[in-house]
Amino acid sequence: MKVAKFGGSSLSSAGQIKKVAKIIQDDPNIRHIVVSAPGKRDDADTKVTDLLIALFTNHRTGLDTQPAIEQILQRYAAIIDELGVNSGLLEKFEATLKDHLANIEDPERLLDALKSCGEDFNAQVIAEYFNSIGMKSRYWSPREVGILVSDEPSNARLLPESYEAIAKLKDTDTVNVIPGFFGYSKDGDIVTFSRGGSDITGAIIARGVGAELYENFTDQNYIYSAHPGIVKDPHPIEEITYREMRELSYSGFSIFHDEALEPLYEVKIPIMIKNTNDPKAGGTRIVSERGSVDEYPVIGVSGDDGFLSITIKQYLLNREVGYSRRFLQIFEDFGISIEHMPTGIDDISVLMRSDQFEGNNKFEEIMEVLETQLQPEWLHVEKDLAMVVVVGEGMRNAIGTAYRATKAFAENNISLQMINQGASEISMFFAIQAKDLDTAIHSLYHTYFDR
Ligand SMILES: Nc1ncnc2c1ncn2[C@@H]1O[C@H](COP(=O)(O)OP(=O)(O)O)[C@@H](O)[C@H]1O
Ligand SMILES: N[C@@H](CC(=O)OP(=O)(O)O)C(=O)O
Repeated sequence: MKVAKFGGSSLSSAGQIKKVAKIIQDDPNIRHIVVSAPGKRDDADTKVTDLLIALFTNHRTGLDTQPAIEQILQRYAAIIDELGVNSGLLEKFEATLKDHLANIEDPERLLDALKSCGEDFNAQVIAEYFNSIGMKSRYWSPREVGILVSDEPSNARLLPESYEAIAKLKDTDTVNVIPGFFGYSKDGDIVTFSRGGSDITGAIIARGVGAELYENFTDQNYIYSAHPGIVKDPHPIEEITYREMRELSYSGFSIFHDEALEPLYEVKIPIMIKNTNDPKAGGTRIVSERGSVDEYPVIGVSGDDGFLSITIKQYLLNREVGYSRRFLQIFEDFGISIEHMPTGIDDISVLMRSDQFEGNNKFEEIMEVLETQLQPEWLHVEKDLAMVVVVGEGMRNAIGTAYRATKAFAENNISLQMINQGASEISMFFAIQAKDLDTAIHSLYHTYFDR
């Protein structure tokens, strides 16, 4: 038995939903499907999740919310109309949006409740359509399924007791349609995962029902060794390990959410990435061990911008017991999470995502506390950084991987701010200036994949 997740690109219109129905009709092993909100129909289009966020913003800033509500309802009206399903759903959807706007006062809770509507409405439409074409189907709200999550708005984590509740889906004879992206807190509030989080719901359902395979349908035939929007015709990956995928999806391979690996790697449920528009083509399998390590010691190169680094220098820092701990404690106190921490004998740098400082004064406050509490000899900030990562299980045994990367950077005049190799030796990170990101990915890709 399989669980399949269909992303926003697979469900952006009635035509796409018909393709999804065909995939399920052709494969009776798919018993449970997790769906996203309608995504972009073309490059100029807007995802329904973004329309819902715009509705929230209009509401918060006191603007008229009616145009945004209508825009959202029109997306569903077009789908409902073409699929020929019960148009009474639209009135229900309008009432739900208005009810949230009128009754939820806490802004973070309101934002999550509105965002959840994108997948929740789509799941209801899809289940109704499946029934209308004779495919016995049922919509399940995450509340009925028992998806309990931590109370962290826009960043929920699953509470493990949910798995026991989810197992009840196994006893059904319907194709179960479950909206992705959100669950309920113990207090009964809607809480969403981070963006792209329907992949996480799919993984949770796959584990809860003990699926033999989690199929993740998107708009690409494969996961490629570099982002296809940056490198032309990149190498298609047939097999990649959970660990490799986690490193790459965390650092720019947005095709699969990095947190969606966690529910599956422990129980070794494999993941298959497939294309809704060409379901018989290719596919990338995410597994615990891969066979192609000798042929491809490096499996992918990726990168992401939006980082900054803070470095302190203190002569004889290595002799000052507790200095590093006090340095890190300051970031913890401000709720800032740190991604990398390269150290020298007399200096420590920390790299973090800059978006954590948006809309607050934390950066200035941290700098002040660092100066007053630690009194370093030197305190230095680098902004507009990007992190590039080279990933592969075979790097552990391959000689010269770092040399090849630094040579590629030197040949392309890219200045390196930092190098960090994790203890697992399956990834190597490089901090560079954000303006050099695409050139860096190109040059690394060609270094490792041109044959
Ligand atoms: N290494 C990669 N291989 C394939 N696609 C990638 C990769 N990195 C990023 N992507 C992007 O991920 C997109 C699919 O993810 P997403 O838009 O979230 O799909 P969905 O709507 O199915 O959830 C692709 O269209 C592609 O632009
Ligand atoms: N709709 C949500 C969740 C999601 O997973 O969407 P998609 O499958 O289109 O990446 C978002 O846009 O973040």
